[in-house]
Amino acid sequence: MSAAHRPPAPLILTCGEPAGIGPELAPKALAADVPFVWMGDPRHLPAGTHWAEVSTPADPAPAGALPVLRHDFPAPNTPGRPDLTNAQAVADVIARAAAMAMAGQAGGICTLPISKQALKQGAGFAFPGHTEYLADLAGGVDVVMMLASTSVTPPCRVVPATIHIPLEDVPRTLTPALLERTIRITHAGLIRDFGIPAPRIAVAGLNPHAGEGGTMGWQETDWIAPLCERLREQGLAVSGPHPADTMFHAPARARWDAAIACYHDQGLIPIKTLDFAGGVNVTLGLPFVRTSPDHGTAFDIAGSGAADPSSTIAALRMGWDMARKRAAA
Ligand SMILES: NC(=O)c1ccc[n+]([C@@H]2O[C@H](COP(=O)([O-])OP(=O)(O)OC[C@H]3O[C@@H](n4cnc5c(N)ncnc54)[C@H](O)[C@@H]3O)[C@@H](O)[C@H]2O)c1
Ligand SMILES: N[C@H](C(=O)O)[C@H](O)COP(=O)(O)O
Repeated sequence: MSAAHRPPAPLILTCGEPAGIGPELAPKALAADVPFVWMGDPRHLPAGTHWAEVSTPADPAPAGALPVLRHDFPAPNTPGRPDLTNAQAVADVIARAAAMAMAGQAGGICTLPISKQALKQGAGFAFPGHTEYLADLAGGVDVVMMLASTSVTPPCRVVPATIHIPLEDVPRTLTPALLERTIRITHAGLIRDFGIPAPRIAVAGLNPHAGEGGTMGWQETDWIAPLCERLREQGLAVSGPHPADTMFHAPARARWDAAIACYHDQGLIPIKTLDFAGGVNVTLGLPFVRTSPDHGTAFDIAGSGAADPSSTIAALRMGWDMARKRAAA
């Protein structure tokens, strides 16, 4: 079988914060019915979990068992109460999985939620989250964070140009270079990983009513609209800047394949409102596939068994689909 048609190696599902809902999502994720192994400390799995240790993602595991790539942690987990002595191991699991994906030992990674606060306090984690950490692990590549729906029509795929920064920093961080880079990485990702040959990209204005012709903010008239026009002249199907509050209802969504938001909540509120259970976080621009559920550690319900696995299942299925596309390319 030629390399072009060899299926990718299974995905690695990283354990995330052991005190969050990750450990109870891991066995539930088997319902995704795609090849993956869970990387973490089996002591953190719910009692009664049917698991089997494997040495590599490609190793077979007994039917119905959660394949475990073991990674020992210093401390057991108490649902809802992160133990900061485990923080470094949380980060190490992500790095180990990324290295295996870059080496071709895994078809990609799907990351269960981390607590950014616990990582920062417990391990001096220097990154806002997985997105920036994985970009650094991949050699400092430019990436974007996309939240993509899987169960609404028309789909909702949103990429915020600025991510985990205080709102007051958004206007000075949102530069023409950053917005153009975000648009181009998104455009390439829609082609490569979503199989959309001619992506349509809608850009949200920063200000209410997209600046109302310059009477409610200057960025749109000063540089966002000229940037969109220049990219259109270069052949990219880029529209906007649009008033953000009328971009996300169904008829509006039908006019684009991805929406570029100016800041985190401008984009994540609509997608998580429309499809919280089916939303998937995708990092575009990495040399390997990375998806993640669209939620966090849910400390308020951790350990209760109430965690909905739908987003993790959607993330694993999307990651596997992307891995197969890349293997066949
Ligand atoms: N990709 C990630 O690793 C990621 C994503 C978002 C937030 N976080 C982190 O998670 C922590 C908590 O963040 P938050 O409270 O803002 O968001 P959250 O998503 O953890 O929780 C928000 C609300 O949604 C509920 N919820 C979340 N996932 C659920 C699920 N699968 N099933 C049922 N209910 C669910 C929670 O119970 C809570 O009421 C923070 O440290 C944050 O940084 C991590
Ligand atoms: N901003 C995302 C969300 O709210 O779902 C999430 O925090 C992304 O974090 P990572 O970079 O750790 O995937």
